[in-house]
Amino acid sequence: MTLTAGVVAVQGDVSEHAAAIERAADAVGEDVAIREVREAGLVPDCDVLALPGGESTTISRLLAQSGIDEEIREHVAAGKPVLATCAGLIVASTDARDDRVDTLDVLDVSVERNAFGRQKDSFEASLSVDGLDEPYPAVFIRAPAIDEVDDGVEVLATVEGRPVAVREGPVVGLSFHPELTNDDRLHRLALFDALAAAT
Ligand SMILES: NC(=O)CC[C@H](N)C(=O)O
Repeated sequence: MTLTAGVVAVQGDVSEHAAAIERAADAVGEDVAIREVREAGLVPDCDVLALPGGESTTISRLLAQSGIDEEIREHVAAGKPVLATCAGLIVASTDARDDRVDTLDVLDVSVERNAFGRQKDSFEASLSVDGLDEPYPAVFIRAPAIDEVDDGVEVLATVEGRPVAVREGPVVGLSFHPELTNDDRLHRLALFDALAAAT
């Protein structure tokens, strides 16, 4: 079957996610059609969504204005996967502790924006991630930390004791940027989730 992957493209590092999905699709041998989602009407055709990093205040405003926000909620309610990274994680959460972010409430965590301190605004960590055999090279850029995690949320990885990768049902939230390395294992997992949800 051909999967349709949507990259939410209102703002942020969209082309990097699209390229990572392409690499992951090649690696797992699946046909994947990639759609950049800038307006309402496309999400219902998508089997899997990437919600990229960027600026969470801007992304959330544009999603609300366009009506894409409601479509993402329906996508999750239908059990279809979302890979939400960095600002995407902030937008997906239930509480960003910032009135300027209108959260999607599809991932039951609260987050702290820019949580890892000025001197560490950007850093790379070799991360043990549940579900991956080898450590993952994780790139953090003004990254959020995850503070409170609801019972239904599984913590997949931590830095300094703070969760940086979580899963709740079909939604995976990452504080870091898997699209900025050549390691496409996390995008592959999203495609496997999409295949499982579609069959
Ligand atoms: N690289 C990123 O996506 C950073 C997220 C940004 N600090 C925000 O709060 O929106």
